[in-house]
Amino acid sequence: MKENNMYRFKDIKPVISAKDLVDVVLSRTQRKTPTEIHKGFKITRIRNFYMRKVKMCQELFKDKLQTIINDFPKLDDIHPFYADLANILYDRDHFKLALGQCSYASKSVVKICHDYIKLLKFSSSLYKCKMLKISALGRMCKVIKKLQPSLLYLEEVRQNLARLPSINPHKKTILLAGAPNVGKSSFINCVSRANVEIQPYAFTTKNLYIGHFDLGLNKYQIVDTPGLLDRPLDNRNTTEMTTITALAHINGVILFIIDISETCGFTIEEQVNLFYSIKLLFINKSIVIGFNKIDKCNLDLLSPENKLIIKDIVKEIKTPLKFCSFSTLTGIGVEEAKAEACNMLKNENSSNMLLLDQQNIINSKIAVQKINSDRVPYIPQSVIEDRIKKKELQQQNKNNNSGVIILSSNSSSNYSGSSGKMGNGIESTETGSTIASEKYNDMTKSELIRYENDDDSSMDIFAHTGLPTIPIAESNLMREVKLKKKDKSRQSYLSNRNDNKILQIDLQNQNGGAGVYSVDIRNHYDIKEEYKYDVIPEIYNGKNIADFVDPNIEEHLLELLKEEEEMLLINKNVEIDPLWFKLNTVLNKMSLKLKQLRLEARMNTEKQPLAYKKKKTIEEFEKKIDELKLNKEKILASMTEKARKNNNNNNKTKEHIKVKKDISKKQNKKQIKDTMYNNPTKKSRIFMSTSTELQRKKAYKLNKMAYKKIVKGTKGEADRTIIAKKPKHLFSGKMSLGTSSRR
Ligand SMILES: Nc1nc2c(ncn2[C@@H]2O[C@H](COP(=O)(O)OP(=O)(O)OP(=O)(O)O)[C@@H](O)[C@H]2O)c(=O)[nH]1
Ligand SMILES: [Mg+2]
Repeated sequence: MKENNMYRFKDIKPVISAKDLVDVVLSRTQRKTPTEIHKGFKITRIRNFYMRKVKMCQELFKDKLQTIINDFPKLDDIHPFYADLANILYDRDHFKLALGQCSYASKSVVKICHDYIKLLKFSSSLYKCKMLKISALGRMCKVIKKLQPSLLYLEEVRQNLARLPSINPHKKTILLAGAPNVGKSSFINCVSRANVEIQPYAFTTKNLYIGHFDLGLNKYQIVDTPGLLDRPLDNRNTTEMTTITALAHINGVILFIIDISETCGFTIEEQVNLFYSIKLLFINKSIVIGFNKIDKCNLDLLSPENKLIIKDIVKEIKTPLKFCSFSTLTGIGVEEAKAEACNMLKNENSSNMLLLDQQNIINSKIAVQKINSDRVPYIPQSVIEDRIKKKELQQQNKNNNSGVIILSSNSSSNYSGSSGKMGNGIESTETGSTIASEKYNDMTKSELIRYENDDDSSMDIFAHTGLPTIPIAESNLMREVKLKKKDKSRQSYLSNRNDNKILQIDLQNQNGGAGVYSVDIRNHYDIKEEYKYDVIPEIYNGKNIADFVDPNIEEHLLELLKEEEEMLLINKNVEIDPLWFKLNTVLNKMSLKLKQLRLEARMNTEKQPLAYKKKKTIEEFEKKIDELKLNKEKILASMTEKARKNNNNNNKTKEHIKVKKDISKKQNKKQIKDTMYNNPTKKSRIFMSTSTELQRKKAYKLNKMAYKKIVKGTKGEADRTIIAKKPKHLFSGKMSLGTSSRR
């Protein structure tokens, strides 16, 4: 049976922690994908190698999460008894959230894989592929690690579900109920092979327990429940709620046990009251009331009050009811009670029970919607009163208008009757329009709204043409038609009005037209006149900004400055450090200069083209001097002086030139081809820092190594390399016998 499969809570696979899940998946991807790759391989091969790894990891994660989601029961699909029980024990929302997070994680893992495979397709080197793979797996693992709390919770739920009794709600069932310590567990132990704990104190049983027995050819199940106290539903604890769910959802006979000896700690009256308080759960169910512990107290020995209370039960309860008495300690009457309960069960049609079950499932699903449909919108009293007032106003206006319309109808009848009286047709249309405009003018604001609503009602005709719902395109069309109608009526009103009413459109035309004039909305605020133009407070971080604004701050500042000046005048002897004044002036100058420079820089945004000096020949130079009629000798003398000065400045370069000459002399035979070696500055530096030829060569080599260009994507220092896998003794070299204790 399909339903039976659903209740195999014991078959749910254990949920491992996030860390274990990551370890399992990563090691499996390592095992299931190839491990050898070299940078010499084709790039497509390298890409496929890493893409396969990412995909494998994603599939494994997805599989693992999917099994978790599939294993756990869906609370909406299982029997309402289990759904409610799960809600009470593990909180329905929490459970759903945890499963939802699992499914979200699996989706995000898929997305990550998708993204990284896209990137891997375009990566250009082994190194890049490798890094992408690492980051993809890392991100997936991070998503899974975030799931840790949900996975822990689900594991707890799984363990709890596995411990639940496998009650078949469709089987013939006897449900034991009653106050704590009355002997429910003793009864189940007597009639079945169940081994439920029995103790002389209340609330020994904290879970549902199930027992099975055969009677005749039929098989029955009997359910032991935790004891109930007579208190409202809201105050009941989880153990009590498990009993309530069992009584509410499992169909069968209810065996309500009453301890007539009252040794359980509850009087007969209290126990009967408890029975009445939960009688709603017994609708459509047969009830057997069993009086236990008759070995301690006989039924005949009960006080008349208690007898009366027991008799009243028959009057109160209208469902099939039977009484029996027994003692689970001595075993007297237990078999009879069992047989009685089974008989009651037999009478009930089993197919009916199944139907009831299905009905239960359907009802539980419909119930949510029922609540929604019955919900009435909350309208405040003041609004209702306002509406009534408006309606009355509308009624009054209607009455007034109806008088006008009657008149107009008369006039139109006159017109139709005798054309000579009314003159031409144009006049008649004018009268009609004026009446219409009057009607429009008389309308108050509320009426205008109604007018618009009337349009709606006219459109409702479309809505009730037999179609239950209007498609979106159709509704849009209707909206357009509605707007056009509104616009037409507005324009006709504006063109035909004769009154002196000043409308917003008039004000707009007077004050600059649309876009310039803005409507005074505040005038229409539904508050007292005095408050309408108040400043609306600006709130920032929960505080009114106005509280922190001082409107007279400038005045206060001026006052402070005045005070300072006065103080200075009074205390003339106050000595101010003269250095302070000096510093102040310098700083001011600096800031001004900086500002000026910045401005200039801003002005010269375009770079000026570089002008190079042209080399002139001596003849040209002399020509120029002649043209300008300058003293030739003087100029030449100054030039020589300048040259001398330049020579003095370039003393250092002279040394360099000397060294260059030396190098060229010594290395005439061996020309170095490298461009870098031909660099004279580097050469000279190396030459000066070294003394021998050997040192020089080494220095050149090191220099070359240091300036070597690094090609991206190739093997670098960061790459892990295992150069040679050799055991330690192979590296150790030869050794004589007995010299080492290593082995
Ligand atoms: N004298 C007498 N004692 C009984 C009888 N049946 C049960 N008891 C005693 O009543 C006590 C409670 O019995 P349980 O079977 O644990 O009662 P319970 O209704 O399961 O109690 P909870 O699980 O706490 O709700 C035990 O000490 C039993 O020995 C009976 O017929 N006669
Ligand atoms: Mg018990």
